[in-house]
Amino acid sequence: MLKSNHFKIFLVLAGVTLVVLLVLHETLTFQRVTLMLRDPSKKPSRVRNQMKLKSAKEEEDAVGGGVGNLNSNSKSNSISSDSEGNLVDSSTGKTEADTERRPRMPKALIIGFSKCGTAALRTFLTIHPGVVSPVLELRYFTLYYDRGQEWYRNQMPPSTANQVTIEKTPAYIMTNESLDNIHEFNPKMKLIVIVRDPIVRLQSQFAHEFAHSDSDVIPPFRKWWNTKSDDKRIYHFTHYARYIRWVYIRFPRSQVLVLSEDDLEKDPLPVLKEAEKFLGLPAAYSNDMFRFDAAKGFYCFNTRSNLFQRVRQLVKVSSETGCLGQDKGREHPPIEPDYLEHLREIIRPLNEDLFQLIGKRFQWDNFKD
Ligand SMILES: Nc1ncnc2c1ncn2[C@@H]1O[C@H](COP(=O)(O)OS(=O)(=O)O)[C@@H](OP(=O)(O)O)[C@H]1O
Repeated sequence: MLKSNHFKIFLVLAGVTLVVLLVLHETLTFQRVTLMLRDPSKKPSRVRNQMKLKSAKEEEDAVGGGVGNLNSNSKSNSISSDSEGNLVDSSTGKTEADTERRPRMPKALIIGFSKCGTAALRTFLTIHPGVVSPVLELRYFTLYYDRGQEWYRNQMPPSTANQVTIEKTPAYIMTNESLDNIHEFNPKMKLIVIVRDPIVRLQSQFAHEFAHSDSDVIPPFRKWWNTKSDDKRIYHFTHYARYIRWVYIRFPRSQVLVLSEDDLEKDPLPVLKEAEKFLGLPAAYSNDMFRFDAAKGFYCFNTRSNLFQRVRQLVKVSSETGCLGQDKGREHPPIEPDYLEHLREIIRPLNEDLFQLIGKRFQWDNFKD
């Protein structure tokens, strides 16, 4: 009798506890939902991630997105994930990774040569909507390789997967070590090399070295090369083939484009079109992007071109004239005729070596046949 009373009391207590627990659970759930509605940051992570993706997309739409934007009209239910977890818009087939604007590794490098128009080439290339490029020479493969790939990536301007990031550091071509580093980093890297009439390069180098010197301490051009150096230094600046050979040892020729500054200077468009094709970009360069500036003596951006507005922040040019700065296009020193002839004689075979190696000839003013 006593035992059955205890059992009844136990059953009643168990029932009451169950009811209390059920009521508590419902109340807590209701409070959480109310909180969520008031403060989105309290949402469970899955919901929060979807919101983050939405705001990233809104941000991309706001900045114009560039090539490969997710269709802004796409319904949320047309978005699913691919095998790597990237969002895929099934109506366009584009992934979140395609459209996300973030720093990406370069697919192409301008590796040389210094004083051969590398800045003009990089700058003009950047007006293509499919190209982004850091303003600074990063010297990653020569000086900062030990900083690691994440450091390098973080120096790049944001881009979508369809855009090509191009970095230029003219010193890359000058050492075997940096070419090895590039190859280790990406054996498929596209490499652009720009050369120049070698005698004009010597003049440009001279103007560069004395750019900030008082005129009374600047030596005559001929004396400078003869006293400061022997012919070895002249070879260093004029024997392009020696360095390009090192590139060909490591990379297939299809990945290497050799251009001439003299062509770029006379008319940038054909040179840019050649680079555009080499980089696998859709055709976008056109004559109306550039204009010859008589005061500067060089081609500059046409600041009225719509695409110039996009690159204003990505290039070092005057926003009024669209021209490169004063450190580009310096006055060159005169060369005495007999010294010019001496230089021609020692450099001509070096040019032949270059033309044989690359399989094309450039027409240079100092070496007209
Ligand atoms: N459009 C345009 N505007 C200005 N400058 C132009 C242009 N096209 C080619 N160049 C020539 O580029 C030469 C500088 O070459 P780099 O940019 O390779 O020099 S550097 O190595 O980065 O210092 C620079 O050499 P200097 O004339 O000796 O200054 C220019 O002659």
